[in-house]
Amino acid sequence: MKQYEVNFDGLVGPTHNYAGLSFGNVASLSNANAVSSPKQAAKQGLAKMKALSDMGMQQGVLAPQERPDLATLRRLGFTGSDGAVLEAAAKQARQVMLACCSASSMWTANAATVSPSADTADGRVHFTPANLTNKFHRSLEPAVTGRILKATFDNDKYFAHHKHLPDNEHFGDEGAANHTRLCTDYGHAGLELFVYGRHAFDSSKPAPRKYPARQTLEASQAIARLHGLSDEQVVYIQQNPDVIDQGVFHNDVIAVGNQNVLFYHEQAFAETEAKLAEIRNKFGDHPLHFIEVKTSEVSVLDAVKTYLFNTQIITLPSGDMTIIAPTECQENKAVSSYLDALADKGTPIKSVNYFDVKQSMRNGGGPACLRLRVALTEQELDAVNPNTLISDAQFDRLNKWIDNNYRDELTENDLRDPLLVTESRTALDELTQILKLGSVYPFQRD
Ligand SMILES: N=C(N)NCCC[C@H](NC(=O)CCC(=O)O)C(=O)O
Repeated sequence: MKQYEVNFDGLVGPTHNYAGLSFGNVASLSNANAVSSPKQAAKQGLAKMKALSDMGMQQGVLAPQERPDLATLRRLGFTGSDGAVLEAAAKQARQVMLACCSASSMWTANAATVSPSADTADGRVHFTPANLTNKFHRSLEPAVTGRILKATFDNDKYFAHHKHLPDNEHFGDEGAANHTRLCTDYGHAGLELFVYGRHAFDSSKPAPRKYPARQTLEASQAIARLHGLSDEQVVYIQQNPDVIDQGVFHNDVIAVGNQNVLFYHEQAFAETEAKLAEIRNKFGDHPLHFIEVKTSEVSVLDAVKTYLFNTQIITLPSGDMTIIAPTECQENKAVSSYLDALADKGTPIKSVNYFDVKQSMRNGGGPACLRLRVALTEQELDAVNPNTLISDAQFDRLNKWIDNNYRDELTENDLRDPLLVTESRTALDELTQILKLGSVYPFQRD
């Protein structure tokens, strides 16, 4: 039977903006209040989806969330018409208002953790939306994310959907950004690596001092239990607290895996040698490639600036692997020299493809942040909502939809404009029809 790893990329929403909301994420803070281009952002993301589909990959799309989040603003005590709520929030509580406007659902690596059917006790694909508790603006995402995932993977026989973990920092969960899976073939049982930043219930253990560790060990363990993973198929690895303090707010900013390749920076993990030995041991007697990048080759600072590790490593239909990298990697001397040499190092990675996703990069989201990986068998792929898969026709529809509905520019002032609310509701309502998702948004259900 055929098996695939399908990338489900987040479509950038019509109110994409830069608000400096993510303490610990250097790009987010340094671009606070820059003018954004929602249209360009959505087109950059869609172009990447189309390019992967043209490479012969199965490619999916996940709908964005509605922002401003008026339901949350009302829950926080702002009343009156939509315009009055936005006006009052902008005047009285600017930071709260900005948090309720974040378009951060575009980074679907943080949408959920996914375990393929080959790994789980009941033989279904398991999904747990991430609670994203560390950042208020992101903690607004999981309920609607859960609905979008259910509408995309809508078949109980093949797909199991869990509720997000309790909304508390003890169970802070950032989804697939802190999870990667090694395997021989996508359809064979794999080894799931959960990378956490701190122990929530044991303060004697190391933790970062400057920036927050968003993912806890206890959250990762809960996900493994929910998904029915056996201990032999799981490795828990602590992220090096020092790199979190240098701006590595998710593990996917410093490491990425695909099939039998783990590509990581020398400083990525705590107890690296012991953990690599555990991986080798649990992976079994199959070829396994650890590609370690030394600090002398690329510094942590350059890795954070260029997102060398927030690249997608994908296996092409030919069986060769290629790296999908942001153009920022090409523009940095150390990183581009490293990538130029990588294809000749005798690993499964044979080429590099660069993509311009600058609108996303300015908020600290690279190519890998923009996608949620879902390994599926052919039968499972047939059970996915077909309208969420990128075909030439669906690409054209989405491209036109962006042209018709997105603004070229957005500033902070625009976010309080009630016209923008009407515009984006019209757009999202149309999108749910294009993707046949049903009523996933609060404004469609109240
Ligand atoms: N590494 C992965 N997988 N995802 C990147 C997420 C970036 C996101 N940025 C933001 O939420 C910034 C929003 C703003 O500042 O406007 C975050 O920090 O959670």
